[in-house]
Amino acid sequence: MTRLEENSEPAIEIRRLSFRYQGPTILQNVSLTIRSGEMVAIVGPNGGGKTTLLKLILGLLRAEHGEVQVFGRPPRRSWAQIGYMPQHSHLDPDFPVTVLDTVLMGRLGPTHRFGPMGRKERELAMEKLEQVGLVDKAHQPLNALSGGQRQRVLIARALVTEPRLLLLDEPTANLDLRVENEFHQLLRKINRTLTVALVSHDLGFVSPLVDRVVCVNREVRVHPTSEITGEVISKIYGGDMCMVRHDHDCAGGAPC
Ligand SMILES: Nc1ncnc2c1ncn2[C@@H]1O[C@H](COP(=O)(O)OP(=O)(O)OP(=O)(O)O)[C@@H](O)[C@H]1O
Repeated sequence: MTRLEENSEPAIEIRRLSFRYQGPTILQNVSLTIRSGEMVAIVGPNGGGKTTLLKLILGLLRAEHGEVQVFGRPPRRSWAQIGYMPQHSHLDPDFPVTVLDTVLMGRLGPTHRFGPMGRKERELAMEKLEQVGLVDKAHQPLNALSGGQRQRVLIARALVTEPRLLLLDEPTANLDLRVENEFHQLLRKINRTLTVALVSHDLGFVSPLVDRVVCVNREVRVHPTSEITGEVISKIYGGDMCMVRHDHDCAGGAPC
C-alpha cells in the first residue's frame, strides 16, 4: 500500500458483518477496510461468499449483523459512486444492440433517471469506450465482438456512471492469456483514478496487479500479495487448486 492509500479515507469499511440467506451462515464476523485508491483482489473457493460480499457492499443485500459503509455512508446512499460489473451479465449476446447502446445502459438505474440519452451521455459513453480501447467498435453490434472485448464493454458500462469505486465480479472469466497483459494495463489505468475491487479465481492473474488479496471462505482474511504461498492457497481452496503461472508465454499452446 502506498503512503497515499494509508492516509486516504476508507472507500469500503466493514465491521463485524455476518450474513445468511435462509440456511447456514455464508459470511461470519467479517471486518475489512479498503482504502481509496487501492486495488484489491477478492479470491476464494466456489461458494465461499465472494459475490455475496460484493452484493453486501453494493447494498443489494442487508447484513444480519454488523455494518457496511461505502465512502462513510450506507451503501445505498453511495450508489451513485459505485460502478458494478456483475459475474453473469443478463445481456443475451445475440440481442440486437450496439456496443454504444450497451454502455449507455449503465446510465439507466436507481441513480439515473430514464429518458432519451442526450449528447452529453453519448459523449461520456464514447469517452469510456476510448478508455477501454473500443471506441472504433462503438457502432458495431455487440454480438460481433469477442468474449474479451465484450468484457471490456461491460467495464465501460460500469464506468459510465463516473463512479469512485469499481466492483468487478470475475472480469477475467472470458480472457485468454494473450490479452492478459492488455487487461492488466487497462485495470492499472482505471486504478489511477478509482478504487477497484475485483473478484477472481485466478490468483496468478491478479497477483501482479494488487498489493492485498482478500480471501473469502465464510471468514475473511487479508494477505499482502507477497504472502500468497502454496500453503496459503491450500488453506483458501482446501488444496484443490494450484496457482497458474502467468510469467511465461503459453500462447503457443504449451502447458502452463
Ligand atoms: N440468492 C441466494 N439464495 C440462497 N443461497 C444463495 C443465494 N446466492 C448464493 N447463495 C449461496 O451462498 C453461498 C455463497 O455464494 P456466492 O455466490 O457468494 O459464492 P462465490 O464465492 O461468489 O462463488 P463462485 O466462486 O462459485 O462464484 C453458496 O453456498 C450459494 O449457494
